[in-house]
Amino acid sequence: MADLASRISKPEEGAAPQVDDPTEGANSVGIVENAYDVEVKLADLQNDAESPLFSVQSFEQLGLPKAINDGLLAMNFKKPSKIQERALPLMISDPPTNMIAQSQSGTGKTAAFVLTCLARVDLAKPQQPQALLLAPSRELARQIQGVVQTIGQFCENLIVQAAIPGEVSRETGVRASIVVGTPGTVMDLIRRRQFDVSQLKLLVIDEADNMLDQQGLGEQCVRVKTLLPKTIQILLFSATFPDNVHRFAQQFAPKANEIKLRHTELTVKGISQMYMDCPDEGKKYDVLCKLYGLMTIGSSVIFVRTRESANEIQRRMEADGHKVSALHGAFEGQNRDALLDDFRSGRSKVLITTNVLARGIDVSSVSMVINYDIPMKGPDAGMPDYETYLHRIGRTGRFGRVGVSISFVYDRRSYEALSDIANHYGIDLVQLSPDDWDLTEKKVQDVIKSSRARPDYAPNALGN
Ligand SMILES: Nc1ncnc2c1ncn2[C@@H]1O[C@H](COP(=O)(O)OP(=O)(O)OP(=O)(O)O)[C@@H](O)[C@H]1O
Repeated sequence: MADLASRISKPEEGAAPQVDDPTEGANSVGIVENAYDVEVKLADLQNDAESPLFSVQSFEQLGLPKAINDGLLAMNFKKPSKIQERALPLMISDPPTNMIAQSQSGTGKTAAFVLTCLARVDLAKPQQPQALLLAPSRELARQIQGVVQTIGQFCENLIVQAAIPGEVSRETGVRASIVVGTPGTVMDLIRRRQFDVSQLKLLVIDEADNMLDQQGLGEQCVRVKTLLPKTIQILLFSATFPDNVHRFAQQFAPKANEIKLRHTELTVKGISQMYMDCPDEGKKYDVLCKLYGLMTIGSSVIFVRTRESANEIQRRMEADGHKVSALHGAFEGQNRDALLDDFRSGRSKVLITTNVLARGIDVSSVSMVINYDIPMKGPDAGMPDYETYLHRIGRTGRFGRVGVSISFVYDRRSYEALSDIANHYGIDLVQLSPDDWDLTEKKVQDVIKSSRARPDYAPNALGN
């Protein structure tokens, strides 16, 4: 059995600075970013050869059309990240070749595939669907749609449409060059002949390991693919590709170029991973409330296992005088959109959610992620869910920022599950104790607060 105690370490001395929000104004579909971030330099990170944000080239050298480069400038993207620099030339070259690409959370995978879509669509046919992007949640599909619209803002005639529940009118159907959707809705639209897929050139699947997992969305994605042109270029992206799904991904996207990472390269070192030893399950709630002050230094996401517990914790915390919101799949679409927009803008700062938001969601102000329940999978939720752990904590520490994750353990089972996860990724977890609150606060604040004042930060290298 892995031993958490043996993996206890001191919090990192000082911590990394936050960067300016590079996506400011990026989300034109009703998404406003929080103004919490403070000014520091991304350049230091992007010049470190060991960082996943490093590149030798500029965007101009990647040979993209001018309108696209203008969009990148408007987003304030100065240099590509490693995944953008490595994957883009392979994806935009002719003849089109499939791609399976892995890169750590928050390292710019979205822009990598969005740029490819923009480079490939023929804007002389703006209403003809040419690129289809699939994502596992409505929130992620909307977010990607926002990124396409922002980077593509100077591409004349570009039309981008979301194929998510409630967004496509029955009368008009899909009329856009780039379509971003969830697999179930996309499948329905194709079946009802509201979505002409005959001229699609590109299929992108984000969070591909989750999307192709045969226990989950895999079947739907496979069915969608059977309806698409046989020559379509397929791009699969994720921060995680467990071996079994990876093998399936290779069948799904034959002869693909591949960019892969080792297990131990997967964690983002800007995220200080901690765990809280709670006395018992009942006390988890009290500990959570005590953390509230730290949660609101920036913004925070609390992950729980079920929708019911998300509702229940929100109810109790509000009754106890804390301002928190909850978002999960039981809510109606527009309500979900409004809740996430409030969180992005900083109108709400603490969001309780389920795995529905574990993947892909990019809110740069998130400085803390709490695993109220350790993510588990398999029959009877008996196995630690390594991938979900990584995606959940990856909601903080975006593109060179720092953040803290705190996982709650309270019994042998949760302790062992977290130990397994720590061993799987070779991570050292910092222990927090509810009995010494001053020390706990100091450990967390050392990361979140000092991070804003250290321009000389050298990034923690990945993959060495
Ligand atoms: N070249 C760049 N320069 C500056 N910022 C960038 C660059 N590329 C991407 N970003 C920003 O980095 C953040 C993270 O990017 P993105 O959401 O694409 O990460 P990701 O790799 O898809 O993460 P995840 O695995 O969590 O989905 C975004 O806010 C994005 O705007």
